[in-house]
Amino acid sequence: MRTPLMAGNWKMFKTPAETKAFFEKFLPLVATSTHADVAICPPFVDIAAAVEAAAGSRVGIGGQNCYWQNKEGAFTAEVTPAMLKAAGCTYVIIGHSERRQYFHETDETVLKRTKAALEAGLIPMVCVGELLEERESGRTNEVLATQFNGGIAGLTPEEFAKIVIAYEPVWAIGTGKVATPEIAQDTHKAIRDLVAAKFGAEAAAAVRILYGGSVKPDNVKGLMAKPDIDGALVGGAALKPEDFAGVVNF
Ligand SMILES: O=C[C@H](O)COP(=O)(O)O
Repeated sequence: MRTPLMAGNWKMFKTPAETKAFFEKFLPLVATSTHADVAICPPFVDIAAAVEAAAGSRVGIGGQNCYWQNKEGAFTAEVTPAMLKAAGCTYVIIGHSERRQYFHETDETVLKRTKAALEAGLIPMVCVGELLEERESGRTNEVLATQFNGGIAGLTPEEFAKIVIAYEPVWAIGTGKVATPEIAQDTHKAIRDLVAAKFGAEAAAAVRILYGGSVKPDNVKGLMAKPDIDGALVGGAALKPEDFAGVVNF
């Protein structure tokens, strides 16, 4: 039985003061529902405020990226997974499509970051997903296989057992165009099949695969009703306490 995970990705939004204000409203709204794990991934500068505000609650904090080694060094603006861990993080998002699209991250660097995050004891949420033109030309499964085989497939079975996969169709991110539960289910199943082929049936049955892309309180139930959807990676709706609580308490 896979415990759902509802993770909020704040992207480049909120200050430390706004982070504190968010948690003051959000925590009471999710205090009684325990059917899902909950995570918030704020910008790096808000992590300390988020960790402090979430202390003693069921909400884990995560980074939105990390560097691919834990050894400190002269890499301006980078943050090691070990630093995130020391700051109180439990999770880290890796390979988000915005990182791939605007900051040239590749499947190869996604793999390196994932390994470093695991080494530091973080739970990586590794993102995959196709562009609109790739879906429209019928290449979704091929693109996902390439991302999977070039990235996640390079983990050892022991490493793989500790990650979460996030499927985010790029055309559904921030557009209001959520994938239908049927489209999301088909694709999640295809990803689970890739996992089974590489790591075996047991690993495929155990791994959590989150859906991301315009998830809101009013569409989360339909998505979560599908057998291969194990939670959500939420952008816009995670910025408002009431909306994210609506997703968490689906
Ligand atoms: O990481 C989250 C996703 O990019 C989804 O963003 P969104 O919920 O604003 O579409």
